[in-house]
Amino acid sequence: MDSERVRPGRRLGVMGGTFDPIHHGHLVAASEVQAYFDLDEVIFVPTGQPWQKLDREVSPPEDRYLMTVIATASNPRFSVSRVDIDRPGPTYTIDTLRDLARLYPDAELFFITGADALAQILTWRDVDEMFKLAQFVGCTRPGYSSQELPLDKLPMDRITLLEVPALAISSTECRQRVAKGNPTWYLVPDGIVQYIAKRDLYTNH
Ligand SMILES: Nc1ncnc2c1ncn2[C@@H]1O[C@H](COP(=O)(O)OP(=O)(O)OP(=O)(O)O)[C@@H](O)[C@H]1O
Ligand SMILES: O=C(O)c1ccc[n+]([C@@H]2O[C@H](COP(=O)([O-])O)[C@@H](O)[C@H]2O)c1
Repeated sequence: MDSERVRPGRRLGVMGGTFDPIHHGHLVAASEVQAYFDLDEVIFVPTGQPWQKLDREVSPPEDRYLMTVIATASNPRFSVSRVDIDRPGPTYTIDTLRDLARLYPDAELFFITGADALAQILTWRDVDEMFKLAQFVGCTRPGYSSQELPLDKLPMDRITLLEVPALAISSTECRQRVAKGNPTWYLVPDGIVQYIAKRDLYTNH
């Protein structure tokens, strides 16, 4: 489970996200990128404090971390890192990549995003340095056209756009469904439905 056991010199995917909750859209995107780039492992990295989501209530990091562990446990090529939740202050991908580059000095890093996140990437901290530390993969996502990407401003030699099976699922919709008493079965893994109920998450959204 612990990504810190991964040997160096490997091709590592990095799937960053708030994962509040993790859903099948995240898992399918990570699995597709793993296969396409023949990655040894995809490390899921739940955010500590997602600074661009401060306008909403975000579940405690430990809940989001545990849900990520539960959802990825059955895939031997998936693991979860605590680097972002253990770092105090707002979460910046530049810090995530620096930490992982320190932990795995010989690894080649592939940071995985959806098309919506990629469209905003120029607002992230230290983007020039970030693109030096990892290649980026922008996965297609229903509702977000790659034509909205600022292609002329992005370093496309460091970015691959990848078409993945279209799953119109968002964490927002999952939270809203729980709040309204609607099911989330099959949008999220079974263990996540159970974790949400056990911890009484999202009932007041
Ligand atoms: N259905 C999906 N298909 C492809 N990529 C996705 C999908 N859902 C999320 N992603 C990507 O996964 C990463 C983490 O997403 P995040 O945890 O913010 O989930 P979200 O569903 O976008 O959450 P929210 O609805 O709360 O904003 C982002 O790069 C996002 O673009
Ligand atoms: O580095 C930044 O400034 C930055 C700004 C917004 C999002 N990110 C990262 O993008 C990933 C997806 O974030 P989110 O908020 O869409 O769940 C996650 O790893 C975040 O840390 C990073």
